[in-house]
Amino acid sequence: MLEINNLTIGYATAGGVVKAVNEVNFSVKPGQIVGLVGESGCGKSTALFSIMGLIKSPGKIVGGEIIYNGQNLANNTAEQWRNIRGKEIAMIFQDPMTTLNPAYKVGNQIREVLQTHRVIEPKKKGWLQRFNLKQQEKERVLTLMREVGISAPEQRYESYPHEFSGGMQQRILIAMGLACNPSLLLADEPTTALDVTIQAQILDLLKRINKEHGTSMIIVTHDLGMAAEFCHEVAVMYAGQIVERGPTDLIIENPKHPYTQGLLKSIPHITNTRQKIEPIPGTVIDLTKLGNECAFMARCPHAGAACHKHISMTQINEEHQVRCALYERGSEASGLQQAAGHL
Ligand SMILES: Nc1ncnc2c1ncn2[C@@H]1O[C@H](COP(=O)(O)OP(=O)(O)OP(=O)(O)O)[C@@H](O)[C@H]1O
Ligand code: NI
Repeated sequence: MLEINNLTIGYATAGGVVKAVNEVNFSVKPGQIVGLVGESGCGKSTALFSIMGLIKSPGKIVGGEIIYNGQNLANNTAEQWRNIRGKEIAMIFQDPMTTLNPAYKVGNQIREVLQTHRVIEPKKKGWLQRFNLKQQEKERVLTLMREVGISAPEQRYESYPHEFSGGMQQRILIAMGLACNPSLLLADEPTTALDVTIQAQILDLLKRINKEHGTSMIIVTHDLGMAAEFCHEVAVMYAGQIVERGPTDLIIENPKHPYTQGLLKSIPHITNTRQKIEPIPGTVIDLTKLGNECAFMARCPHAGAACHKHISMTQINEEHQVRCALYERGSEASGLQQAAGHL
């Protein structure tokens, strides 16, 4: 349903154009949950926002395609975006309070999404029809509120955002996201601002929506452990590039890229509780200094001569791909691979 081909997004800065997203390829099949995972500044949000047409200046799509149901969204006009955004593709943001308007009742905020996209069409234009329309919309909002687990929705309809807890506010956002029955739901760190038990409840809710409605999802997170539990497929991003992607169980059980291996070692609870937590040394490379070579080199325990050139994606098997010199065939890296032994 969604295919991202060679997508490149640049930000014009004083130091030149920064490629926040650099020749990214991935796809989402109907009903699939895909995770975009990586440390802060890797370009996850930029990649996600482009699928909603929300890249703002100084950012710009400089290459590639976003194919949604056969149509390239990268060339969309503002009007074409308005028809898709919220209706076909919806998004849940990290911090509910930046999305919700504190001055409006939450019921009306959800109803507004229905009105924007005329989900319920008025048949004739009289006061009675308008009254009926309002009633129908309210019914739909109450159904949505029930669906996302808000009890006593008739009363909560009249409440203001600050009267809700963080977890409940996130549920309201999910209800707004679902209002038009989108086929693709995007979520940027949807649980980062919540405490652990609430996090699990929100993820359960999203999982249930995925199962019951077949809604495809892309979830952005820095937490590989969360992605492992939640996503069917994972794409690991580093410095604007996807460095590894594949079905979640393959990525978790047999990670190939030293960066993915590093991320896994920093979350021992999903593999082995007795293992020591080892954070990846160093920080993400300054994107203005990014050259042609492997961006992870400076932090990589296996870095060698073969890493000083452009590295392309290597197919480990049909579903599993990695961008690392250790696995490139026909290069001097095969010696490196032997040296790395255990990989
Ligand atoms: N408005 C901007 N102007 C210039 N550069 C930007 C801007 N927004 C993002 N960038 C650049 O794009 C890079 C990727 O940013 P992005 O927000 O997509 O990363 P992220 O992986 O979502 O990180 P985080 O986990 O912190 O949200 C940043 O490191 C920064 O260099
Ligand atoms: Ni982000």
